[in-house]
Amino acid sequence: MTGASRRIAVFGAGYIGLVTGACFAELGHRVVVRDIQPERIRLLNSGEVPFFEPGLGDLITRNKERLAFTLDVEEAVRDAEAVFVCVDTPPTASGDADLSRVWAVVDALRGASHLVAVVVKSTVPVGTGARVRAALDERDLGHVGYASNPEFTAEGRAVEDFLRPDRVVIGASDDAVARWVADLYGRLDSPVELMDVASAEMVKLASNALLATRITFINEIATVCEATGADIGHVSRAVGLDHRLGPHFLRAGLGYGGSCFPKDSRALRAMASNSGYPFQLLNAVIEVNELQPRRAIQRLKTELDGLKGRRIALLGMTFKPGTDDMREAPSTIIASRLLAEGATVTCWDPMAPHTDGRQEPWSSATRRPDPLGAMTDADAAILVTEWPELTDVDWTAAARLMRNPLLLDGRNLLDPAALLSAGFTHMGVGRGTRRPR
Ligand SMILES: NC(=O)c1ccc[n+]([C@@H]2O[C@H](COP(=O)([O-])OP(=O)(O)OC[C@H]3O[C@@H](n4cnc5c(N)ncnc54)[C@H](O)[C@@H]3O)[C@@H](O)[C@H]2O)c1
Ligand SMILES: O=c1ccn([C@@H]2O[C@H](COP(=O)(O)OP(=O)(O)O[C@H]3O[C@H](CO)[C@@H](O)[C@H](O)[C@H]3O)[C@@H](O)[C@H]2O)c(=O)[nH]1
Repeated sequence: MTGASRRIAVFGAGYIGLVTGACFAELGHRVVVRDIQPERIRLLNSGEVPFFEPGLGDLITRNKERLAFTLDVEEAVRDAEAVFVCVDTPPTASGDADLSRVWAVVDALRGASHLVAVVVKSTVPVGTGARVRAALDERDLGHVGYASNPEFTAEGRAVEDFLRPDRVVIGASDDAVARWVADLYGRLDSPVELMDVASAEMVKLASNALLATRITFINEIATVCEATGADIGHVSRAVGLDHRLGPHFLRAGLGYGGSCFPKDSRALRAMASNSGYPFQLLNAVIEVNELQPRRAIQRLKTELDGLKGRRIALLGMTFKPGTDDMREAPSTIIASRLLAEGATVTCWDPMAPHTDGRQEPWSSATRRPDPLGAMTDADAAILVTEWPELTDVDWTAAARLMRNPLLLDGRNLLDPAALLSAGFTHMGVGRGTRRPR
């Protein structure tokens, strides 16, 4: 591979589009990123990143000579050799992926006959590439290549994941197009898997579904641990030491959230159902995950003998640490359920965006600037997101500030023995309830 410098247009300046644009610029390509949100492009042109992603701001600044941002399709595509489609593909009411934004990009490419390739990075159902290919042909872009190049980066470590991927997956029916796209990554020392378009689309959905299944499996084991007296900490660590299983994605918790696992597992289930196949295992994964935060609330309800009138502190709101992303965060289900039970909710998070009062359920919760503030006068605290800041909390002081020092550690972040000696009753996921002497 030559790793030659190319000219690329990226459609979508969200988590994936911006990381893709900035990382391609870092690899020596010239990139124009186009979005439809004027405020987003204004921020980027004034040197600001519209969301938090570690290292992304520095990368954009370092590569500003090779990186431009625009609202204008013509400006983005004029000199480009390839268009990368990185727009959002949210779920519809039926759970299928909404591809309207992908189609909007395809429509915008009318007349762009100079392109070498249109490359879809957005997560899409299997068969989308074939439909886009047909649409390009209908628009007299039959000679423009098509490739699927799914993205596997995780939020909070997306830049690192992009520049050091486990693998780059490229699906194309034309070998020359596949090699051309692979060459964009030529400066990376990573395996490149070339395949047909449908298989590349499936790799993405299968990877996320398998990761979600592992999390759900360990959450189910955690529930059995709670019922039988085993400790999930010992169990998942020792299970993960089996080299055939490995240690990753075996952390029991309050269920998986985020912009991908919930959406993509439902999209894969819908895709299977649409073809007449009920994907029963995935169905169970989705159901168990939806129950997981509700189970935690039920445990708390039993422990407190009801939640009505109780004050509950939520520690962490984002779907995981290291991001400001609230999409499908388990905290939103937990807060809604607590409010529905008649509890008062206080919360803390170092990074979750401040809402304008319209966004349920946080509009009814009181946000505090630090964990101790959120726990003051609370009847219980739930550790929802494993922010490292929570390991530095003075838990003895927290126990004194709370009306009832009870912690449900929903991510098994803290040492139960330390909590007990601070005066807390401790509940963990996959661990029984332990009370101070
Ligand atoms: N977020 C992740 O970690 C991640 C990881 C892998 C794959 N993906 C997939 O990548 C895709 C994008 O996800 P995201 O999290 O970046 O979404 P996002 O919502 O953060 O960003 C999407 C961006 O596309 C823009 N957009 C919509 N229509 C457009 C158009 N016609 N032209 C230009 N821009 C347009 C939106 O304004 C928005 O800024 C999705 O399919 C997602 O499933 C996401
Ligand atoms: O052992 C674990 C690991 C993760 N989670 C939860 O799973 C969710 C997703 O976490 P993570 O995978 O770290 O974050 P994402 O940024 O959503 O990344 C996933 O989704 C992306 C979008 O498709 C993929 O590209 C990534 O490969 C895939 O890891 C979060 O709620 C985590 O708390 C657990 O409960 N236990």
